[in-house]
Amino acid sequence: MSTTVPTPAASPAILALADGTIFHGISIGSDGETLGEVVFNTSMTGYQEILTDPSYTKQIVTLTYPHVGNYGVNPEDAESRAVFAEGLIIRDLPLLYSNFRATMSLGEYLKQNNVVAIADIDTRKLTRILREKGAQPGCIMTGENIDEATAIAKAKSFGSMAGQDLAKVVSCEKAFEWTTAEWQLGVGYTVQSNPRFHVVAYDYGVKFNILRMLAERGCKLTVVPAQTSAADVLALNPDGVFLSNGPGDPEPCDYAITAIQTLLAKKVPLFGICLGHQLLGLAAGGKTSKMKFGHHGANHPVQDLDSKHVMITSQNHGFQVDETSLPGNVRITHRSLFDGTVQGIEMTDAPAFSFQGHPEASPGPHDVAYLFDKFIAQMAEHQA
Ligand SMILES: NC(=O)CC[C@H](N)C(=O)O
Repeated sequence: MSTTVPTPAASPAILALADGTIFHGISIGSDGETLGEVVFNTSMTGYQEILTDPSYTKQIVTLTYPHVGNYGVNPEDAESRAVFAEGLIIRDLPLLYSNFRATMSLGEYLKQNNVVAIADIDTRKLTRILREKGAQPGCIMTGENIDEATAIAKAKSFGSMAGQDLAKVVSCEKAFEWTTAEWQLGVGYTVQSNPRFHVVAYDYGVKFNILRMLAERGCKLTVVPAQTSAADVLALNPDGVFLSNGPGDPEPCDYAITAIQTLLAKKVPLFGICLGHQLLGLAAGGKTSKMKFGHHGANHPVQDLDSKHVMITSQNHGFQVDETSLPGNVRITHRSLFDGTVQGIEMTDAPAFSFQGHPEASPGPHDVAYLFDKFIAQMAEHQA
């Protein structure tokens, strides 16, 4: 399908950073203003998965790839129930979109989901500022009410992501079952009807593709709210527990850290991704810290320190597990080849491991999918 997108007269928009920088562009989403920490993502595709990744709560994303929207959006590629990114900043929104799965343009999707977004700005300059000074708060303002001084003042008022417990804010309200497996060309999403394992997945802001990849590998999932106690999880008699990705700072999530400590002591097989990885590190007695501008993209090289394989990975994090803080029963299994930071850990005295990047991709390469198989193997061993 190829569709010409109607082009109403572009309304002006600005992006103001807390350091006082102003960018002038056009509004491509809904009218109004938005506020958040501005981060850059280097993925060349996957804007819909990025917008719907709950880990972007309170963050405005700028994509370094210049043409965004070429293949439109579709109802199948959402990674959660809603758009969570606080705003979108791009160089160029194409006039046409073309893809056999597309049902609407990116611009229409942004408007439908009340996302304030700006295009026609120099995203390369913006990214250089974020690289040099670090991720910083920004404010997008559109339409009649644009006022540069107010936008800068609002950006400055945002504060920091450090100290913000957002996992419990975005988590589901009630537990639910999940059986949807992976997508197949010509078929769509498949269903896991013959599960071998029961996994309880903590929803700190989980991306659907994690649940789909676990279902594909023989799991029936019970997704539970972030603040569910370890006792309630154990009462469900799981073969393994999954710790999801999610927004904000891991350190204030004391409810999660306490629950994970109990699950570690009970030797329940545990697998954590991103925020889940950071929470496992904290539960083990380590520390986490905020990075300068984090890792956000689908092209980050990471090494598996056991096999020595180098994988191209999907990433989206602004905090990290501090290597020197880790106690002796935590082994480092993966490392970023961009900056040497910890990308994976494993407990030596419990069946628990975690990865900082995104083995589920969506968007990005599937080089790290073998970690889902490792979790399955751990649960099979535990069952035996
Ligand atoms: N994708 C995630 O789970 C991100 C984890 C955490 N919010 C961070 O920014 O580091």
